[in-house]
Amino acid sequence: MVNQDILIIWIKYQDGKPSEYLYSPEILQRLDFNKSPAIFKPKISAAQPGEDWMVVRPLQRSDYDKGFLQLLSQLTNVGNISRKLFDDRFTKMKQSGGYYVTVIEDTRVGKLIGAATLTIEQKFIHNCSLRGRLEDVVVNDTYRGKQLGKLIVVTVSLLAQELGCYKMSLDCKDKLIKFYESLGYKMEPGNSNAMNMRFDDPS
Ligand SMILES: CC(=O)SCCNC(=O)CCNC(=O)[C@H](O)C(C)(C)COP(=O)(O)OP(=O)(O)OC[C@H]1O[C@@H](n2cnc3c(N)ncnc32)[C@H](O)[C@@H]1OP(=O)(O)O
Repeated sequence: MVNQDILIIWIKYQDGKPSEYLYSPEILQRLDFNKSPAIFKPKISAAQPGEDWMVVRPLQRSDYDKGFLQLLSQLTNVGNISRKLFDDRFTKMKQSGGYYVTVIEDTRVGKLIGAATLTIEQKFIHNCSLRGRLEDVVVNDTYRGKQLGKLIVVTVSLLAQELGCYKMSLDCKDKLIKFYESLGYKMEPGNSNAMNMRFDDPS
């Protein structure tokens, strides 16, 4: 049995129980980080994140107990989400397909330390193409500055390519433009405006 097979068995059966993933983890093992313009020093990838206590994987239903929502609260307001609400949303995302919430876990402490989401939009244009969107990127503040932001963004960007998207888009604050440019995203002349219409809180 080769190392990659052992890793796949480990991520399927952590703690002796089969774990439920939002999407199949195998696809992350075959992403080719040489396709990304991002520079990693030292070299790391989703399959080999550089530390034996770190794993890059799809979100699991059990991540409610691994600080997923607390991690997201370092990005924006999350609200008070019960286990039932989390479970229902996980089920709906899984059923509808197109949601690739991807996380980094510190397995020493059983906590999530990074996350990013790829959502895939089905189009009629461009011969019924697929378009990816990068959403909800966050790294736990005590782990920042160690390439994990780059690692999680490059992972979901390569995932979009692997799944056949013709492009991947994101919205970000001005101060993060350089960060995303270093990972291959471009401000396109005449086509880089983000506009929003805000509605009253529906709840
Ligand atoms: C599409 C979206 O979701 S946009 C929302 C992005 N998320 C947030 O703003 C949440 C709060 N911020 C974070 O979680 C983190 O700061 C992240 C995800 C932006 C970056 O995570 P990190 O693990 O610190 O990034 P990483 O160590 O890979 O840094 C990569 C490079 O970007 C630069 N960088 C990282 N964060 C920032 C920042 N806030 N402003 C400017 N540059 C930054 C680093 O200096 C580094 O540069 P280098 O490669 O030249 O050394």
